[in-house]
Amino acid sequence: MAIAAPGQLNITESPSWGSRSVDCFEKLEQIGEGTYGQVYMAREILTGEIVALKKIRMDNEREGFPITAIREIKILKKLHHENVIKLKEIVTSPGPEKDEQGKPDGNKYKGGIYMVFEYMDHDLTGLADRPGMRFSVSQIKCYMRQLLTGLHYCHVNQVLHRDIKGSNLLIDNEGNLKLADFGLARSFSNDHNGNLTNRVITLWYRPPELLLGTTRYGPAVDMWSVGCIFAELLHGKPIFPGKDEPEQLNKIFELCGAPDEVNWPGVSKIPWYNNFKPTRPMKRRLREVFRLFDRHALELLERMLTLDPSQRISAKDALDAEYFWTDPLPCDPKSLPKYESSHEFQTKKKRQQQRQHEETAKRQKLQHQQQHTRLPPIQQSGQGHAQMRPGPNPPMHGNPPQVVAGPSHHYGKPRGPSAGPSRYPQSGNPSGGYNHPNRGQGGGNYGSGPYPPQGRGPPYGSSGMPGAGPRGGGSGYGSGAPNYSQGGPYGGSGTGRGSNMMGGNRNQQYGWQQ
Ligand SMILES: Nc1ncnc2c1ncn2[C@@H]1O[C@H](COP(=O)(O)OP(=O)(O)OP(=O)(O)O)[C@@H](O)[C@H]1O
Repeated sequence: MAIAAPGQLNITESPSWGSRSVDCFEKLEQIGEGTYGQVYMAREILTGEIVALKKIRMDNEREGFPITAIREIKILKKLHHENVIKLKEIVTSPGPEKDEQGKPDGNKYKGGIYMVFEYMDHDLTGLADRPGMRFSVSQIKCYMRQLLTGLHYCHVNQVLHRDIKGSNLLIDNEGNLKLADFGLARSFSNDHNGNLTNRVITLWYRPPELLLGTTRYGPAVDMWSVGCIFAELLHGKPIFPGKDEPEQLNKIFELCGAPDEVNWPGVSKIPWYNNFKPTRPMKRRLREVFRLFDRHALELLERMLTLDPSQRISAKDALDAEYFWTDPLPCDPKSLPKYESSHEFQTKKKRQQQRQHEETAKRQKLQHQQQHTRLPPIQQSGQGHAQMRPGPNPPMHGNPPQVVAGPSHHYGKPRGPSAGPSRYPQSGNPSGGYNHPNRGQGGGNYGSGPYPPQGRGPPYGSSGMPGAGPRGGGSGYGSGAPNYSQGGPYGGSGTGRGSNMMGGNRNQQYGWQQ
């Protein structure tokens, strides 16, 4: 890869990969903080085009350019589809890097490498987390169909994504959904799918075969994650929020039943099956728990959340499911409302700021009360007042405690605890039910189980939580009405099976050839 020399912007050059400097772009704001680097919204100086710059994190890389970035670049260079994020070019920063305060950062002598992507206004997690956000049925169908179309394209091109989750599904204000973050993706071959790592896919979206230790797997792993996303869209919150791998498996078994040789031939040969097979009978309860879902949605979900990967529905067959061909039909993406930009990073940051403001306000109120109760009667003459002043935040009698305003952001309404329950409830107690070496020792310490020490940071961190942040575990099926309303603002568009708003019949809809 050619690296731009110091001072060489190559601003007018038609971008050959890696030849241009990052200085061709003006960074506008940070929109993502991934395990492998920061993501910025930026403007190309020459054209004014808005893009996303993903900085490849090099600071922890003793062994040169990170393998995840190499994979992502290699795979994205060969994938071209309207439901897969477009990697436009690679740019470099040749000179010393500065951090946001203008100080040189620790990585300054290595130079920075950035991937330039088309910009997307939202990720699905950020969008779903907007206060008061509720997706209509035809909106869910529209997103699901795009997700499956993009994934079908990847699978036909022998690419497994291996990290399908809401924050990796990007959505623009035209209603287009694109698969992003191919850092864990890899090519597979239909005849040889052995010896892949089972330590992929963010825990809540990880299928049972990987949790049980298989190293021979294929596209069905992505389809499990799609099932989890689908149920989450309908239900309004994650359905398997496990806090570690054993709890994750247990949550899956509680809803989908325990695997055995009848429902999953060959399961007893999977490496860790004996360590995790349930000690009590566990029936499949999916239909009962989600009985309020529409019949076709439930049928499709059943086939996505099938324990045996060889019986799990493929992306292609899912696109043919009745669900997408019955009223209300998937809406035209362009008919969807436009929302202000919402990325998971920003919504999390905003919640954090809100919490900090509330704590500051509480502290100030407390301080104010203490000062009031300590005031000697003489204070009323003014003398006491002077004693109260030395601090930087004099109490404001008669006014509510001052809450420091946060940095500017896109959102109108602040969201705090009062704005309704979080989609991610606080951690509950893991319930048992599986046969684990540490079972009964208390404290949920599964460290000596078959899982090797975690090595790759947050998605696989010992917390087991997808991404950083305050997401807790705890199950919650059936609590509250499912986020599923028939009709809705975009639901009345049906023209009947066979000719939906996206145009074409069942076999014409994918827009690309194998
Ligand atoms: N092209 C884009 N347009 C807009 N936002 C983007 C784009 N690419 C990434 N983002 C934002 O940045 C976040 C992190 O990006 P990405 O998942 O590619 O990084 P990562 O380092 O691999 O993260 P993770 O640790 O979550 O896997 C996304 O969730 C999304 O909100």
